[in-house]
Amino acid sequence: MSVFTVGICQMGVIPDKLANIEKARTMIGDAAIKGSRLVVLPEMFNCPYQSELFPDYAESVADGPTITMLAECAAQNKVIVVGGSIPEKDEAGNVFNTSFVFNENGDLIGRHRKVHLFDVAIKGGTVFQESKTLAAGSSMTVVNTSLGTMGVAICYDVRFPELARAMALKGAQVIIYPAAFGPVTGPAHWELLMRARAVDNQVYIIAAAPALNAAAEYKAYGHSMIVDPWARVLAVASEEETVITGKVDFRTLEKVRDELPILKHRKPEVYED
Ligand SMILES: O=C(O)CCC(=O)C(=O)O
Repeated sequence: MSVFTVGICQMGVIPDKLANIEKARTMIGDAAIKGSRLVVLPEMFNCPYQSELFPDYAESVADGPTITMLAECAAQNKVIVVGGSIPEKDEAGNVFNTSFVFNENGDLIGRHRKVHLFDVAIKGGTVFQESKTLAAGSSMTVVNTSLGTMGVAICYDVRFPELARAMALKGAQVIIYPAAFGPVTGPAHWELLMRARAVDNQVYIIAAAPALNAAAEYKAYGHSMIVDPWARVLAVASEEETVITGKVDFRTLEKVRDELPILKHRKPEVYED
């Protein structure tokens, strides 16, 4: 499909997993009513963004209420759902920051486990250590869907242009980043990074953030954003809870790639060892 609407659910996350699941269900429905064929949720949408909480909120693919809700919503609304991310537990007890992707029939068609864990200590700013409780994923995620080819990566993964480039070279036309930037790096880098990944790779970027919850320990920056392959911001939220939508049009992608053929002009033999 060359033209379709994408919806981002910029939802507020609270310390109540079942309430977060129900909020996501409602907002996916709202996005569908607005005409979205692809609906994206934020990073850790069922759990406050706090390392020590991830294991408690984690669930497994086999019997998770969040995963069940995502599959049901996709099928009921006939939309593709990129389920932001949630803490996912594997059989060995490892917990990952994982995004699950469902097609319009409610079938699981993709899964991305965050590759680059957010372990940073910014003086006077954000200190976070995901690796205290999370294990890292070890593969790239590019999913073929009825709407096109989509790359999925999570938040801090956006800071690694190699990953986005690799997804684009694998055919991604849209790169989806469920994310949760904070009050320090959000204003400094959020828009810059999203537009940079779009212009580097001539893809659509869908960046889905949680709404700001003033009571939360980690203050989300919000500003969910849809960017086109020319790096134009097609839609952007502020900090509040909202559903934003925008149009993905692959004719724009083809035009940009034809007129400015950077992907064809690459010289990998110069950059690779
Ligand atoms: O890269 C950043 O500045 C924010 C990253 C982040 O919050 C995350 O990976 O969850």
